[in-house]
Parts: sequence; C-alpha cells; structure tokens
Amino acid sequence: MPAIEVSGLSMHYGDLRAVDDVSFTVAEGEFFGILGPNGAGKTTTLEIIEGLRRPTSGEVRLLGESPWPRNASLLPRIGVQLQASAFFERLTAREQLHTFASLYGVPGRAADEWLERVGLADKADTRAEQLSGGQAQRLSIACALVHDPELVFLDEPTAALDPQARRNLWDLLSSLNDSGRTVVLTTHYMDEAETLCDRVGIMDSGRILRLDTPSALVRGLDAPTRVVLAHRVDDVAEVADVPGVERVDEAPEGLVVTSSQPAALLAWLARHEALEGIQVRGATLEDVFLDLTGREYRA
Ligand SMILES: Nc1ncnc2c1ncn2[C@@H]1O[C@H](COP(=O)(O)OP(=O)(O)OP(=O)(O)O)[C@@H](O)[C@H]1O
Repeated sequence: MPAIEVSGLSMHYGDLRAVDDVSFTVAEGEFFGILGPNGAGKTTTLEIIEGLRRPTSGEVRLLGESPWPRNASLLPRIGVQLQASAFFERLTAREQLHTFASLYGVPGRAADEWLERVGLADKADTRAEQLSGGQAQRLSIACALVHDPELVFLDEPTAALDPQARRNLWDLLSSLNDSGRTVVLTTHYMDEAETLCDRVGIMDSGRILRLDTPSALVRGLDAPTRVVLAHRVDDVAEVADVPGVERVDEAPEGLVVTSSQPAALLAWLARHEALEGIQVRGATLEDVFLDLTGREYRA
C-alpha cells in the first residue's frame, strides 16, 4: 500500500486554481519532494493531504485512510511541520517540546533528545518567541518529530536556516528516511531536492509538470555539458570545431564550452594539454525547470 495516493486533486479559490488536477503516489519509505516557486501550490497540496484543508475536488488516501473529515486516528502516525509555526505562549523551547511530547503520550526524555538532535540544547531555557528564525524553525521540526511518526511532512524546512544548520537538517532527514520513515517535503531549493529526494514533482501554477527521480529528470532533458576552461586556449576557433561543440562563450570564470559530446571535447583538451583547472558542469534540476516552464527558476 502506498503511503500517499492523490488523484485528480484540485483546489480553487474563485478563479484561481491553486491546485489543478494533481495526481501522484508516494511509496512507503520514500523521500518525496515537491519543488516549485512561490505560489506554485505546494503548501495547499500538502495541507489537503494532511487533512487541514478540504479540496474542491479529488481523492486523497493517507496511509490507506481518508484524511478528511479530520481523521484523529491518523494524527499519531504523521508528523507535520507547518510553515508558520504556532508555539504555545511564554513557554521555553524545552517546555514547548515537552508539551508536544505529552500530547502524544511520549516520555519527556524523548523531548530532551530531540532538543539535542536539532542543536537546541543550549537554548532549552529560552522562550520560543526569543529564538531566532532558524532556531524557531528547528524547534518546530523537533515538535513535528517528537512522537516518532511513520510519515513526516515538512514545508520548506530549511527556508530560514544558515548553511551549517541546513546541512545538519539534511543529515537528520536522511537518517530518518534511512530508518524507514516516509518523508515528504516542499522546497524552493534545487540542490536540496537533488540531494535528498528519491523522486521530485516539479510544480508550477497548481500543476505537477514532471515527476521522476532527480537524475531521470536531468537525463530526460538531454542537455549539453558545459566545460569551463580556466586557462586560455590559444585557438578558440579550433575548440569550436571539435565534434559536438555547440558554442564557445567568454565568461568571467573562463572560456565556457557547451558540448553535446563531452568525451570528444575532453579528449581534444587532453591532446592539447588543456585539462588542468577545468570544471565540467552537467545539467541540473534548474535547467529542467527552465525547460519545462520557459523561464528561470525564481524561488
Ligand atoms: N486561503 C486562500 N485563499 C485564496 N488564495 C489562496 C489561499 N491559500 C493560498 N492561496 C493562493 O493559492 C496559490 C498557491 O499557494 P500555496 O501557498 O499553496 O503556494 P506555495 O507553492 O506553497 O508557495 P510558497 O512557496 O510561497 O509557500 C497562491 O496563489 C496563493 O495566493
């Protein structure tokens, strides 16, 4: 049984189709990402699956059950980190987490462990409203995970985090997934989706434009490889004549050679002793997004 089955899901606000006939399934144990710019419909889709909103039309099965009308039996089995986290007033980080733990009948020890795991042990006695944006975000993630749910939803979990905290959270989410938990996240970040997710749905204007593994999405693009030469090549015209080379551009970082046959280009560079300091760049999810929507990705 899939962890999530969504079919023909739509959510309309007046004329706006926030979610427009979306269908997908998430397998048990999968790390699934929904990637898209602001207003794409990611949060709305997630909130319908979580049972927080009633869709205009369509079907959702969450762990085999319907999340709407509010299904209390699902709540201990799922963890939901909301974008705008609502903490209890005037409680410290530790008290917040202990309160969530007790709501789920989880011992306080687990709450303290989670403070450690999200790097907030030294902020245990700080009131939630005095935490920085990134610290508050980590606390909200700990609150979503404290009862050890089998399926976790995270809405832009790394949005306010600095690079170090972001990497730490990636490690934490990977280890959760490695231990068999299903993880569903929304993100603006291409690198995050590429690094973490087994499969990614690229969403824009309420629709899932493409859904596949990150590598298949990039492969499907059949995009040329860019090779940046740090050192000058004496005869630029000769590089342009190498089989497969589509274009040669001068850029601040060096000469950028775009080729559909990188092997031939690399062999040519080797023959001309010009391999030192080169950078080889394949297509990324960013190129996939550009190809699908015809516009640059703007988070
Ligand atoms: N309650 C609502 N009433 C009217 N329009 C809404 C409502 N909630 C969301 N929308 C609209 O639906 C669209 C999708 O919003 P949603 O929050 O799902 O996007 P998102 O992909 O999560 O964006 P972000 O990355 O900014 O969080 C947006 O145009 C938004 O303005």
